[in-house]
Order: sequence, then structure tokens, then C-alpha cells
Amino acid sequence: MALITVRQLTKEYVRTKAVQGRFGTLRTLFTREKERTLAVDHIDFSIDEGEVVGYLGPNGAGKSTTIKLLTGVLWPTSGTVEVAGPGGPVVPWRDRQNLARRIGVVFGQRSQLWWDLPLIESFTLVAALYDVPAPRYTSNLARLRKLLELDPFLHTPVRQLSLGQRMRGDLAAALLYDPPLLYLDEPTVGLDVLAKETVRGFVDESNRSGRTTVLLTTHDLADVERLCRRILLIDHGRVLYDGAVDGLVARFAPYQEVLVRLDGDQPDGDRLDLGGFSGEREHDGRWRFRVGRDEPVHRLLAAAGDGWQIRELSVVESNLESVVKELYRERRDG
Ligand SMILES: Nc1ncnc2c1ncn2[C@@H]1O[C@H](COP(=O)(O)OP(=O)(O)OP(=O)(O)O)[C@@H](O)[C@H]1O
Repeated sequence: MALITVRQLTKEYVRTKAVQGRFGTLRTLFTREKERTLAVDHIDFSIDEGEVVGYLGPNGAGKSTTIKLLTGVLWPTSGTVEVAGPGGPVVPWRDRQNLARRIGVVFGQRSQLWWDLPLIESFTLVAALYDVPAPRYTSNLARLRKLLELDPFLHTPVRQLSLGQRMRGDLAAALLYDPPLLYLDEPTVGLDVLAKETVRGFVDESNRSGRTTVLLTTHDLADVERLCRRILLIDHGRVLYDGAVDGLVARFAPYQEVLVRLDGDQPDGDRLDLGGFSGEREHDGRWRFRVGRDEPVHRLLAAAGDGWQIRELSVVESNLESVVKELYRERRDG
């Protein structure tokens, strides 16, 4: 069953164009010229109960704007969002009170906790705000304390917590009232490798045993590889790809890369043709060939045998990181 349904969602920011030069600030106040940015451009998708979806895109693609629309912080220019739940679907920007019970939100860059209070008191406040019955609060807190190893800093004011501790506190607060849906915005940014693994392990566990549905925005593709089966890739506010992680690699990198080091005298120039494949010289003196997944690599080997001696050969399979990097580069350059 679809938990979130997004239809033709569009957000255009309109702001007054800043006037440069002498008295620019003052003249900006009187100018009528507007600057328009189409941050989200007629996007459609739905997310089923129990899914963990990676919401990816380069800087400025429209991810934060989408999250703000999904959490009801912004009104769209057009289109709609529905979040399913008991009592019928909720449109985020029309009913933020009901929406709040259905979603937990964690931002890597800013905390939702009370800065001056000990962590445990933030939890008490969250429980009161969301009317969590006492027995449920007790059992949820016990589970979260154990899973996120909160005990050593449960009574420490939030402002004194390290980034990793604060993130664990934020995750606990977001799930204390059992929302079926969790939005995570860069949850591992700035964390060390161990802290990242704690966050990922916790999200995975909440999804598997708690059936929490997760929409994850991140620039760390290891988060996606560890947690998501599905990716929504956006750029310039439009959906570029919606499907399985493996499918993205197969669709955008239908080749493998073969790195070859030659023995003896090296060819002149930066390009080398071998067996119908064209290679480029790398900085370390090796040659990089792109060979289609269905093309026989042995042609390269045979051709090399005729003129050049191969000392070393390795096949590099494309992965999520290399494909996404290439896609972002193409879109930036194109
Ligand atoms: N309040 C605003 N007013 C005007 N334009 C905005 C505003 N917020 C964002 N934008 C523009 O909308 C576009 C999408 O921005 P958004 O913050 O949604 O991207 P993003 O994918 O979250 O980027 P990042 O990965 O850098 O966080 C960008 O061109 C941005 O400059």
C-alpha cells in the first residue's frame, strides 16, 4: 500500500531580483523584476509501506525543497502530496498537526532537540507533545536506549553532545512516538565511520523489525548501498531515474572498464586502439578501455598480443558511486 503519493508536485520560488551597484539595497526595495527558480518540476512518485528509498541528486537538484513540501513546511505552486494513515490521507501543508504523528524527521545539519536540556528531558517533552501513553514511552525508550547506546549521555545537556551522540539522540526522539514514516536528511554527514555504521544499523533495524518506511536524502552513497533497494534520482527538479539500485548501474553504465599496463616501449599520444577498442592514457601510465558488458574482452587481449605486450590487466566493474559521479558530471558539463 502506498504511504506517500506525490502527483505533479511543483515548487517555483519567486524572489525580487537584487539590484547591484550604488544604493543597490535601497533600489532592490523598489524593483519589480522577479527571479524565478523552478526547484521542483512536476514530479510524480509513490512510496509503499516498508520501503527504504534513497532520494539523490546533485547540489541544488531540489531535494530539500521536496522534503520541505513533504513535511508541510512549504506550500507547493501546484500538484499534491498525500500521506496515508488512520482516519484517511493527509495533505502535509493543510494539516501539519495530523501529519506530525505520521512522520519522524531527522536533519543531519540541525537538531530538533532542546539545546539546553539534558537529552532525557527532550524525550519527556517529545512524549508529552505526541501524547505517547506512559507504558509505550517506557518500552520505546528502553528499546531506543539499548539500540542507540544512549545511556552514557542520557543526562547530558544536548549542547554538550558530540555530533555522533546528538544524531543518536535525534534519531531516538524521531522514533519515540512510533511514526510509520521517517524522513532522514543527510543523517550521516560529518560522522566518523563507526558512528555512520551505528546510524545505518539503526535505520536498517527500524525498517526490518519496526516496518518504518524511510525516505533518505544523502550525498554519501555508502548509506544508499547499505540501506536502499530503490533510488529516486532528481536533477533540475525532475525525476531522472526511479527504480532499483542495480538497475541504475545497468542503465547508465552498460560497460566495464579495463585497465591495461603495457610492457616495454609505450605508444605515443594519449589514445591507443586495440582490437577495435579505444583506450585513454591514465596518469599512472596505464590505459583505460571501456568494454560493453556483452563485448568479448579477449579481443583486446588478442590484439595486444600482436603489437604490444600486456604486463597487467584489471577489470573495473561500475558501481553506484562511479555511475552517479559520471551522471552528475555529464549534467553539469552538459
Ligand atoms: N528559499 C529559496 N528561495 C529561492 N530559491 C531557492 C530557495 N531555496 C532553494 N532555492 C533554489 O532552488 C533550487 C533547489 O534547491 P534545494 O535546496 O531544494 O536543492 P538540494 O537538492 O537540496 O541541494 P543540496 O544538495 O545542495 O542541499 C536551487 O536552485 C536553489 O538555489
